[in-house]
Amino acid sequence: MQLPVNTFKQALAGSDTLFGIWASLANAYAAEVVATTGYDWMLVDGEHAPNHVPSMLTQLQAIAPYPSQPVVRAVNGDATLIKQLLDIGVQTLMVPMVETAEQAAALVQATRYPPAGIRGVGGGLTRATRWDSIPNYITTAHEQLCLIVQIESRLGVANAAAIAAVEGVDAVFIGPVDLSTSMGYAGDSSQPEVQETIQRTIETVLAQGKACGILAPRVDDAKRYAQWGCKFVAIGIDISLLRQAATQNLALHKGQAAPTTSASPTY
Ligand SMILES: O=C(O)C(=O)C[C@H](O)[C@@H](O)CO
Repeated sequence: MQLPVNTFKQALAGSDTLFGIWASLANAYAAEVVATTGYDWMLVDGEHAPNHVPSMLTQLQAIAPYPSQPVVRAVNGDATLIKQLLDIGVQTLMVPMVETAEQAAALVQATRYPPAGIRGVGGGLTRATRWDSIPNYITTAHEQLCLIVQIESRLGVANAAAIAAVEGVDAVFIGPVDLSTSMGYAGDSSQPEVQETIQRTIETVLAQGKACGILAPRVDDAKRYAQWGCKFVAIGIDISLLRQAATQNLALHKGQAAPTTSASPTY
């Protein structure tokens, strides 16, 4: 068979905003339900959701029949973890907390086979090669890989141009919750200083010819970030949506107003 085409990577070059959803329930059945709803991409979260490599594998398998494209977030940039994630067939990888160009370059290295990088060869053992049924996997795999680095700290913002310029980095994803926390605002990304920083960082990334993404469950935020140039926007989090719907349903049946705290979650 042929190497699967990474349609998320392709779409980053298009003109449409790509709407995504955080898949945080860490469960293949839940991921498949979300995959049927039509989001352009789904973030299988290995950073904050209780996931490990086998659970992320089953979610990739559950999402595979649907057009929604999986983006897998690693807990960190460890090269051995990245090797395992690529071996289970991850083609779009997001790594949190990238703060320097050196870190970004090391991540690129971890995704490339020698001589371009340090990725070890799993060959016929791996889903990535469809158990050795994909010809020339070693020499072509990188063409369908999409590496997204997260910028979500003051230091990362200061180095945004250098990080985005690294060859092999396909896109930058701004983490507004961590960024605002790093700036002293405890998760409140609506603060003017944070907003100004987000806008400047988007412009910096775009100036390097790279795509930019962000998390924005609030409609107004999502629209503004798209206007500022964000190409892929996560507009919901499955856990928050589930909790919100359950809360509203209970309030409806009890004849109470739904609590406003979860009606428009920031994260
Ligand atoms: O900093 C952010 O924003 C993110 O990276 C997203 C969060 O990690 C996500 O878990 C939402 O709570």
